[in-house]
Amino acid sequence: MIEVLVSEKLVVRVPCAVIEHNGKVLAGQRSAALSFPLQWEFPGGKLEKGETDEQALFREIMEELNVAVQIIDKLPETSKDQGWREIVLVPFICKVNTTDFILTEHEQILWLDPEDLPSLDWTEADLNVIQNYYDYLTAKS
Ligand SMILES: Nc1nc2c([nH]c(=O)n2[C@H]2C[C@H](O)[C@@H](COP(=O)(O)OP(=O)(O)OP(=O)(O)O)O2)c(=O)[nH]1
Repeated sequence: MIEVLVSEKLVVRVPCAVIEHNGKVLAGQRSAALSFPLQWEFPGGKLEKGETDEQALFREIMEELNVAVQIIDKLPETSKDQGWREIVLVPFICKVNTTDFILTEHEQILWLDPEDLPSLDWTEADLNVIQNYYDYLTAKS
């Protein structure tokens, strides 16, 4: 019998927004009804067919928060192997013109000082995003 290794994995690209406003950063709590229930994330979502990262980000934030984001910068992509699939988070530093959000998916949002981000229960993939955000802030200062 010859053993054959078949390697196939779904790669899911997820643009997300690190939204800064007045020195604070926005964290969103995932709905109890979704995967990673009640964990914290940066708003965003999976790329749809034919979209660029930026188009998907804009669409997702409009759907989830009902605001238009403006991209300021990009953080390194971060992958998380979930066994049957790999999540690739594509984080963008963003700003918004208004904070009058209409939440359509999140349980709640919080504005945090950057140093307080680790106090929340983030999805595992986001821990690298937060570290990369700190590196970004350090490089900027
Ligand atoms: N938007 C966003 N998604 C994240 C983050 N961290 C993280 O693991 N994810 C995961 C959760 C989801 O599995 C996927 C984003 O897909 P989605 O926002 O369309 O959510 P979903 O619950 O419908 O996705 P799924 O897990 O059911 O496939 O990426 C993050 O910071 N922001």
